[in-house]
Amino acid sequence: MEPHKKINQPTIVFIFGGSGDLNKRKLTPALYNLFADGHLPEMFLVVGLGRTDYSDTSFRNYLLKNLKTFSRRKVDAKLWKEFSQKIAYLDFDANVKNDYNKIGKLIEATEKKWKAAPDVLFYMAVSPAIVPPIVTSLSRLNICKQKNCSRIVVEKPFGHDLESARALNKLLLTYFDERQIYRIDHFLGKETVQNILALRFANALFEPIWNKRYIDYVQITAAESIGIEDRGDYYDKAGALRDMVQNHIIQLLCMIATEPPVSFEDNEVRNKKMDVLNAIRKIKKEEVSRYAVRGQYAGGWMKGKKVKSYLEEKHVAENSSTETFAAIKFYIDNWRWQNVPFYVRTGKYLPDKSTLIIIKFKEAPKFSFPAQATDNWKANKLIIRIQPEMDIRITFQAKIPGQEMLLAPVDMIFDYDESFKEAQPEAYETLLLDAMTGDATQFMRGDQVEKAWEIIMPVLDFWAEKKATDFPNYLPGSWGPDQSDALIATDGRSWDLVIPKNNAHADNRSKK
Ligand SMILES: NC(=O)C1=CN([C@@H]2O[C@H](COP(=O)(O)OP(=O)(O)OC[C@H]3O[C@@H](n4cnc5c(N)ncnc54)[C@H](OP(=O)(O)O)[C@@H]3O)[C@@H](O)[C@H]2O)C=CC1
Ligand SMILES: O=C1O[C@H](COP(=O)(O)O)[C@@H](O)[C@H](O)[C@H]1O
Repeated sequence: MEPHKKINQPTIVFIFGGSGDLNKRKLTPALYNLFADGHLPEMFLVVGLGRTDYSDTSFRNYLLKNLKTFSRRKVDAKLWKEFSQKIAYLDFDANVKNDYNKIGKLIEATEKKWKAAPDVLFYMAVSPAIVPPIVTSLSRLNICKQKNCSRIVVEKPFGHDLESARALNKLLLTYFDERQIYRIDHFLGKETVQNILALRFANALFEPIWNKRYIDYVQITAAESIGIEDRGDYYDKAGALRDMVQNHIIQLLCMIATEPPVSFEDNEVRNKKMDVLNAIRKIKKEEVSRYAVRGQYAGGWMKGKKVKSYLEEKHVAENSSTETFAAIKFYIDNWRWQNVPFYVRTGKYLPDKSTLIIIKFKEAPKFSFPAQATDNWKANKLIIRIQPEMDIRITFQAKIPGQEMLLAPVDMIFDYDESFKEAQPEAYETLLLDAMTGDATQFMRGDQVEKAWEIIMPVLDFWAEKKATDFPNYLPGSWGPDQSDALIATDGRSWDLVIPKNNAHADNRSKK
């Protein structure tokens, strides 16, 4: 059967940074799986670009080796042989003007061979610093704004701060129209994230209680059990706030907080998210310590393995003040969310890889049961587990079977694997297909990216000026620095326990 989304138009994808980590781990596996599922057109070419010395053949071999590790489906030799014929490599240095002519020539030759003008997708899988020179030089090829057939995908982080993001937007808009620009945030391609829209807007059940009258708080956790690995060069200039909060976490917050869109037309969805971003309360620089906490990991033990401190990692500056943990309390000043705190946190070397959103409801107005009914009275929670576990659960009180009215918290669970047999595409598959078919709904518009920077700039500025004096301040395998608990404890609350892998209830159940 033909897949629902099938590209028919001949297409060339240029991956700048073809020799890099993102391509080998995410982009090529995504394209291979799209090919295997029949989404790609017969006339399709993917071209990796970089300075590393590869021939087409050695590049294909390098990708195949990695594909075996990173593809969600087992690599099929026959399928790979067919797909690999659609892969090429261009020796390319972004700083060498003549190298851009190779791109023009390749497009011309391919057009001749296919006897059809291809759509062209430029994918910027390179560090933000070399995106501007590439874009400027590409514009000379006369295939950007002048032709509707070209699109550009720009990876995160989009710029380094508000100023550079504005400059990058301005530059991109000089050579491309907004509808040709795809600012990617791979969290928006995750099944569980896209499902938040279905949960909220395909069901009448939740909407009446999805507001300040019934919701006590929202918590978003994006915990990682790995350190920065070999990414010190990038990470030390970024830190957790730029790496995870400015983009992924703020996008998750928008999904939870947005008003219902009238349609799923790209600008309608993005306008609604923009309304949320506009309503996020500005954190003043002098208030940063009340709203934000930073941490950096010390050396120690992680799951029985000795690990280095952040400061001992490769390419990290001496006495670096870069944060590997960040927690922030946001408020959204609108009718729906007035005074409902959104607590968010992210960090490296936390106990588990776990991204989840907890919506805690207010307690029932009156506890009518006898006092001995439970010592574990808990308000309802809606828990959306994004990854690696993928489920949605509602916790509520139930009567323990027996002659007495005794209560215990239980879960009602929707588990993806139990409910659906369909294979789950990786986020990059979904987003690459969207970009190739011209659907920008799950990509960020220029104003959204700038607004997200505006929201975190006071925190970034304050942290840059006021060097951390207590770093390192958390141990690998812990939930970050003590100040993170204090941030939420001042409101009389605590971080909810993350549900362990065996799906058992994280709270202590009490049965009298
Ligand atoms: N890796 C990941 O999982 C993720 C990455 N990203 C983003 O993707 C982007 C790329 O990241 P990643 O792949 O990890 O980075 P890498 O450092 O692994 O790759 C960088 C790439 O840029 C190329 N490059 C660098 N300088 C030049 C130049 N002067 N001319 C031509 N090519 C050049 C390198 O090729 P060569 O050395 O051969 O020239 C290499 O292919 C970043 O913006 C990152 O934030 C986003 C989400 C996840
Ligand atoms: O963008 C990034 O995301 C990853 C986490 O993504 P996930 O899909 O594996 O949860 C993070 O490790 C990385 O530092 C960051 O750049």
